[in-house]
Amino acid sequence: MTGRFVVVDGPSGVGKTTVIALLADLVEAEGREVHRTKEPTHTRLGETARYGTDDYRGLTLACLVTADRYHHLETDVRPALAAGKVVLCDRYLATSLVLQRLDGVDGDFIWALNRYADRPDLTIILTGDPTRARARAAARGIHSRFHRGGPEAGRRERERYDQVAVELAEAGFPVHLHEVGEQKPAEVTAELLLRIRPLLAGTGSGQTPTDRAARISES
Ligand SMILES: Nc1ncnc2c1ncn2[C@@H]1O[C@H](COP(=O)(O)OP(=O)(O)OP(=O)(O)O)[C@@H](O)[C@H]1O
Ligand SMILES: Cc1cn([C@H]2C[C@H](O)[C@@H](COP(=O)(O)O)O2)c(=O)[nH]c1=O
Repeated sequence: MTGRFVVVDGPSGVGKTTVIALLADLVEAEGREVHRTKEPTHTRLGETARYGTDDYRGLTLACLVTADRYHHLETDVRPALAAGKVVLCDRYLATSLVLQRLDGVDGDFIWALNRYADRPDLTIILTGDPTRARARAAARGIHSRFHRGGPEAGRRERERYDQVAVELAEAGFPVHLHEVGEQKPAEVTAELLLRIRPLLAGTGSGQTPTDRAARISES
């Protein structure tokens, strides 16, 4: 059985890491082996990107996070998919399309850099109240220039993710946009499982970049 590549993306503090941990348990309970991972990775290259946003900006940071992405795909994601695992990845291309643009990099360049990056079977974009998300990210600790700024920065970030959901769907990526609202993590996860289940059963298509219709769903 081939693996499935599922990405959870969205603004800082919206709950990506929390939801991935819960989803991993639910997917394993469905009988599939799960591989949890995140970008930037925990390699030297990834940590340079994660903790280096005050030193590296614009084109340089765009190249750093994409180099980390290719290394991640080659050494971690593709082997896990080849072993039949369900890969749950915290942040991926949507983050680049939002944050690198906020950093002044144009979209065409970001797409060109990511030309050889794999298309996930499903990109889930979590959105939620920006004030709450920013407050949670601040409470957990700020390690990136992109986490700074109050509700206004959070609103801009959220708007960009909403736009990127459409952009990815137009590029043929299967995208699911989920508004967290007042939901508890377990409620979010239960709804997301309904979107992932068809992929697990093999009734959803695996990753084939050319044969997918563009689509976006919401809950
Ligand atoms: N739906 C929710 N309701 C209330 N609190 C939540 C919810 N989801 C996550 N949290 C809490 O918010 C904080 C941030 O969550 P989490 O680390 O999962 O966010 P994240 O999107 O992965 O953030 P980042 O991208 O900045 O790493 C955590 O303390 C988590 O317990
Ligand atoms: C994947 C990706 C990441 N970044 C930057 C933005 C932040 O500094 C970190 C992510 O922080 P987290 O809260 O620890 O998840 O990485 C980026 O600029 N572009 C990307 O594509």
